[in-house]
Amino acid sequence: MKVFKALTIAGSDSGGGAGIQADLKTFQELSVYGMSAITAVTAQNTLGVQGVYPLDPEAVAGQLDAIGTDLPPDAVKTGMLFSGDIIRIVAEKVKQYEWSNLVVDPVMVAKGGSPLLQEEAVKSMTAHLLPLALVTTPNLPEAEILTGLHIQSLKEREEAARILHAMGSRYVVLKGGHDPLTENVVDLLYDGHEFIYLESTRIKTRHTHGTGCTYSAALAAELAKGKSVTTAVETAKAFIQAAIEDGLNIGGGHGPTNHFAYMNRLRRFGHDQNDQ
Ligand SMILES: Nc1ncnc2c1ncn2[C@@H]1O[C@H](COP(=O)(O)OP(=O)(O)O)[C@@H](O)[C@H]1O
Ligand SMILES: Cc1ncc(COP(=O)(O)OP(=O)(O)O)c(N)n1
Repeated sequence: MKVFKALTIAGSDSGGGAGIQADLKTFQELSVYGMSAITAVTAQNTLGVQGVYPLDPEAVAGQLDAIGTDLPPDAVKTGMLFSGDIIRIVAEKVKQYEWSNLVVDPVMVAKGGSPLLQEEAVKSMTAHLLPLALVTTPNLPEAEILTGLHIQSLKEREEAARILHAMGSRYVVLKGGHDPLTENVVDLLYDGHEFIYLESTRIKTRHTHGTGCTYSAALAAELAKGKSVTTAVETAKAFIQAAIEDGLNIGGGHGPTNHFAYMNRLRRFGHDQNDQ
């Protein structure tokens, strides 16, 4: 049996809802062997981020070499990268090891407002990493910063997706979770030719910690299994929808999404089918 492997290059969330921890849980749920290269350690829980401790770029390079020389991943995703120096090292290693199934989640700010990327690193992201991406998955505020557009209408979302595609990402998923005005959540997938809208019911909950990380990890896991980008995006959307619907009311603040939910439902559905 082939073992599909995915690598996350991201920050650690001590609370377990976002970052490396969310990614590895998602990989595991989707039957993909998970590997990690940690860029920064955060002291974080459902109430917010209490501390950020970046790693030396050399430590990131060392982890990527350890993986690149022995455990070639079938897909790679990036999350919190923190600095321009780390971004440049990651881009260098992605090229050196020819990792082509790259999902770039351009993480910038945690939901509570804590910065997870230095302001001056945005330029490195567009110059060095986006051109290597198979898919990039910005939320609306991230897309505004990357493109310089003020995004309100669907037309402006399409324009932002066009710009991000022109920056080098072969596919763009513009996530719509941050649009408070729409009743449904609308994500936009662009492949350079057509726009595909993925719409789902907006779940009214405050337990959404780690939605973006979980979504991009599910996407990377499906790509690792050889799925097309469109199919992987559809599965990632179903995965995050279930994870938010069954969000975990733990801690005193924004609880994490439920990484068990999607597979639990599939297992339950399979079980019911067999019983009939
Ligand atoms: N309240 C919600 N109900 C349903 N889906 C949501 C909700 N919030 C976010 N999502 C979905 O979760 C994913 C992450 O979205 P978003 O919140 O925009 O990104 P991020 O977590 O990076 O800020 C997207 O697929 C989005 O559609
Ligand atoms: C270590 C770490 N990485 C990324 C994030 C941001 O994750 P996201 O999925 O966007 O979730 P929220 O911050 O919106 O809860 C993070 N918080 N920590």
